[in-house]
Amino acid sequence: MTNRQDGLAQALDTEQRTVSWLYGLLDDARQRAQVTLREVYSRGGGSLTRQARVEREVLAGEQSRRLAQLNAVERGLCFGRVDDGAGRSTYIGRVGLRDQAHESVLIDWRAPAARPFYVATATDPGGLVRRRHLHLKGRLVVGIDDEVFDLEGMSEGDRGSLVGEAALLAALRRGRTGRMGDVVATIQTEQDRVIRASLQGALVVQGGPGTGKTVAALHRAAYLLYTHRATLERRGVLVVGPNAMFLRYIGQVLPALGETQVVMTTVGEMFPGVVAVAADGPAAAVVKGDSRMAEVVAGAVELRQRAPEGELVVELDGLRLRVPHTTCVRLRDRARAVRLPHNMARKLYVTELLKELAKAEARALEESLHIEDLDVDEPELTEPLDLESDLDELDLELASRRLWGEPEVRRAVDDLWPELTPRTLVSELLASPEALWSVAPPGLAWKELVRPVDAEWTVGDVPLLDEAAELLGEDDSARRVAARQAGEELAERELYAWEVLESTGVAGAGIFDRADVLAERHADDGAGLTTADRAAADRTWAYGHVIVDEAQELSPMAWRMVMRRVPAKSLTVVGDVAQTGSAAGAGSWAEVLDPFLKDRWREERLLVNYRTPVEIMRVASDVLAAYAPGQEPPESVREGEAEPRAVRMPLSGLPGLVDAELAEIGEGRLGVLVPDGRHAEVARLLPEGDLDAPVVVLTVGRAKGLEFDAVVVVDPAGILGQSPRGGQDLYVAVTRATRRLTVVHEGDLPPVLSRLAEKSTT
Ligand SMILES: Nc1ncnc2c1ncn2[C@@H]1O[C@H](COP(=O)(O)OP(=O)(O)OP(=O)(O)O)[C@@H](O)[C@H]1O
Repeated sequence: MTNRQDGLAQALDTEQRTVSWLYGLLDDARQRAQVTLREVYSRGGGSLTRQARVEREVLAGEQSRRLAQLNAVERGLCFGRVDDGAGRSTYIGRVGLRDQAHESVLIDWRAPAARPFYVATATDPGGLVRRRHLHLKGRLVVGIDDEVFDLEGMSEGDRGSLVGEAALLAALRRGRTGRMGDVVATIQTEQDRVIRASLQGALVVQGGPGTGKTVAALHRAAYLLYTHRATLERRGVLVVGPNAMFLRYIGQVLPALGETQVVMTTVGEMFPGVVAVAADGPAAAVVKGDSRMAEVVAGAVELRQRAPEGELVVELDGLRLRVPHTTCVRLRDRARAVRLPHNMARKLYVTELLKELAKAEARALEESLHIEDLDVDEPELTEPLDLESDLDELDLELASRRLWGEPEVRRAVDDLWPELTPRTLVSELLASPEALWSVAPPGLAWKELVRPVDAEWTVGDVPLLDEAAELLGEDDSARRVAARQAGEELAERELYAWEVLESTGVAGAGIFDRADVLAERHADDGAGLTTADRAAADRTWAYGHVIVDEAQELSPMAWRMVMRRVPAKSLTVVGDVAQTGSAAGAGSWAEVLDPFLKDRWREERLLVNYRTPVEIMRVASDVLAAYAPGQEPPESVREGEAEPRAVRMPLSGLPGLVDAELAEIGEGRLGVLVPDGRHAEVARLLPEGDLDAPVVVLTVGRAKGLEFDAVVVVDPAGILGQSPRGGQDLYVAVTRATRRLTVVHEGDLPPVLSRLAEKSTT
């Protein structure tokens, strides 16, 4: 055996002993949590006092969370070790563990003590002499790799045990599974800066394709929940992604990090009750996403607060109730002036109008009873009647109530100031050229918006629905009364909760050290519902932090909606303005964020591409230079196994080509990326597949944020021509591959891909 092999064998042996011991501690911790949980649940149910029940719930909640977390960290429990100059070693893992003497023996990757593992560099080692990555298969240590910062600072024995190849490259070389995995073991320094940035304020993470923006943002969510548990458990964290497929692609990262309490959604699902997936054409998308649409929606609401052309006339039981035009206008203006949402202001309007109708009724009655019409001789009946001025407040109220029961009156009121839902308002607005014409500000191409009243909801409609909901409001007076009562109960529960925290000694131990958090969890109405459940169902929920991925795709109107969800403006905005595909998306971050945040946002840039090999990135850079000349492509860390190529052939040849590519990548995944208009045609030629299948056919929009071992881009000219941002779409398409890229074309290859022409096969 050579010295080097000797050193490796010894190092593996040493690390195996440590790792086995750590797994032993993990098993012990699990067992303790299980025993406690069983014990807690076996305590008598109905016979317990209220305090004992709350206490039981506290402990059960703590233990089941702990158990879920301990179960989530089985794979790759410990992945790193750092040695300092004083001979101390610290092990880093997915979770923190203590030994029997309560000494911390495994540091949670999110804890401040783990930071040196991620930030040490050769030029700035921060006191470390070595960083070691451990590769585990199950519970076995199968590999080690070392980065030495100070060879002189290491002992003779340690020097002999230096081993390994770069951990990052090993991680990157693994075949894709169709799902994103976590990267706790190999987070890079520039990503670590993003992950551990302060919770306050808005952070923009700008970076080219494959720079780890998504993965860093998800690790940031886990880090923030660990570091600010009390605030974020209570208010929740929201992740907004571009589409459902993307959410499925990233869906396993946070659970693998032990976090399950994050709400994930798309713009199309942010209005409860609507799931919009359809997209508008580019022209309609631009208009719908324009921030001036806020004025259009506001105008549409005002249009529904009418005064009649002349006087208001309601026929009731043979009487004509007349309210003068000027009175109608005055009532409408007064109701508008209170600046309440439409449906709430309606109450005021209805009250006032009913009083006017009651007076009108008195006048009509008086006219109908006019003495001249009566054939009587009684002198007191010849006195002129003045029913209207005889009405006092009580009479008016009683008369109003009676009139409100009359269908004719209700119809008249509904015509002038109807109760509206966001869906009715928006669908009727978009179906009415007259309404659009009258409320659109000059220069807005409103004609692009016109469509049938029963058209399917598009993603671009959702911010309009949200805007409408803000302006219409719900009549929530009943809910507010209930909330006031609930508030009183909550105060009572908080008192209990404090007593419980004190008596159980849990106070100060983390998540349950806030009586209000605890009390809220045990509110009778929300029992069993987590913050995430409640937040996801509530349009007006204010999140503690919001992460927006592929954020360049959001329109100004979509940003208005997102900003409403996070009043504290604690945001992570992740994206690449060079990849904007939506016609209504962002050209620059300042353009979309300044209106909400002025200059109160900061930007971190990620510059290294961990996905796309150098050879493919050269092709992508040509596309970028042509269509987004101001943008720098990121630098690739990997080399590809094959030169990217172009193949001229009819589409009927695709199945053969796909089979050949699949044979090249073995266990990996292949993505066939097509122009929007050719999806059905290509999908028919190939086996149907979802993310986990070996082959999936996707439009470029759907492939955003995803990656595959091999990518076949079909009809690049079609992709370029499909929208004003077709160039960006092609850039996205060619940067999805981790290993192999083939471009299939029937006609001429677009000049921007001329680099491939030399290798073109016909
Ligand atoms: N530190 C890392 N260690 C291991 N793998 C990494 C690391 N950083 C990124 N990767 C991998 O690189 C790939 C690209 O990452 P990610 O999808 O987060 O990039 P992105 O910047 O969001 O790309 P895009 O803009 O194309 O959506 C993923 O497979 C991710 O797991």
